[in-house]
Amino acid sequence: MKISVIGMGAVGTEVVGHLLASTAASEIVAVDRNAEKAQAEIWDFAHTTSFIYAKNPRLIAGGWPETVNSDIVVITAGAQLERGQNRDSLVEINSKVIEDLIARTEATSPNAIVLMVTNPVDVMAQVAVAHSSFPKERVISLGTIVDTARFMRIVSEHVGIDPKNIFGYVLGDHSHTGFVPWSLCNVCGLDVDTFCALNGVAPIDRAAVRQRVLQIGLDIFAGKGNTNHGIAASVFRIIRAVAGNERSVLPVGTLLEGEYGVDGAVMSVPCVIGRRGVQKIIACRFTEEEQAAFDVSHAHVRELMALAGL
Ligand SMILES: NC(=O)c1ccc[n+]([C@@H]2O[C@H](COP(=O)([O-])OP(=O)(O)OC[C@H]3O[C@@H](n4cnc5c(N)ncnc54)[C@H](O)[C@@H]3O)[C@@H](O)[C@H]2O)c1
Repeated sequence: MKISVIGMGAVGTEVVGHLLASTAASEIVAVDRNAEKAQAEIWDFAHTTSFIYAKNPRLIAGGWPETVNSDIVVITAGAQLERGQNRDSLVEINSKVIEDLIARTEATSPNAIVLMVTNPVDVMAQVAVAHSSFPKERVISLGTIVDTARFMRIVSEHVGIDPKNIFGYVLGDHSHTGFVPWSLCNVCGLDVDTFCALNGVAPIDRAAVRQRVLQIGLDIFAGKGNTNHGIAASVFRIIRAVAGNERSVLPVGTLLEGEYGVDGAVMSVPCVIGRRGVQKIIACRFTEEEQAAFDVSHAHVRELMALAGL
């Protein structure tokens, strides 16, 4: 697979690191408006391939021409937060960046699957769909997948079990309005409260877990000026699902057209991911409380859409 990563900052470089250590990519192209930085990263990565298990992918630092006919284009380019800003404050500046980048992506790799990372990520994915002829199935917002990874980890620490055995999601949008549909979550097949009661584990404080999930990204940012490991692993998870045509269910942002009562907004819901991108949107039944939380998230997405002129 040919995979291009646009933006060789904290997130983009970490994505390339994951790709190198996997068998998914036969060709990796790094693009940044700072061409020297992209070249330096690619040289540096090239010097890992003698020692890690890798398929010896072609490693290229270049411009848009080098990305031609990519199977996957990961967009991480754009303005990053300054301390004290929140993701929403990037909407106007990054909308313009994404309009430009999606036009270039369409011109070079019209058959690609586009993974949108740039924040505010759900609305940026919608900008990409609105300003291109990519079918919505092939523009995937990273959405709440990283929040979900945080959720799985936080619950796993509470119950003392590998996060891969925690089932559940954060849904809605990747912001302070993301929510946990607890009725869909389980540990080893048991709902979380039953698991705790039967296994001598203190009950979970649901509100505190959600708060921690939403806050931890801000705390990471406060500590080091970016967040990159969790999100890059999330990008890699989606690439694996696409490359292997896994049909795995992942919570990612996709343009809803009637699903969940939403028409014309990108929101994160459980999606089947395979070689064609979002191959199906899974229908779930929310409780009344979960539906209300979803509606709050939807209202937030609409506010950002207005700022993006959508
Ligand atoms: N969706 C998520 O969960 C999530 C998580 C972390 C970061 N992000 C977002 O991802 C984006 C990147 O984050 P980062 O920490 O890597 O930022 P960064 O500042 O380290 O890197 C951004 C890179 O993009 C490049 N760039 C900017 N405009 C460009 C353009 N037009 N063409 C090519 N390259 C361009 C810059 O030169 C820089 O190297 C930000 O918008 C950030 O908010 C999203």
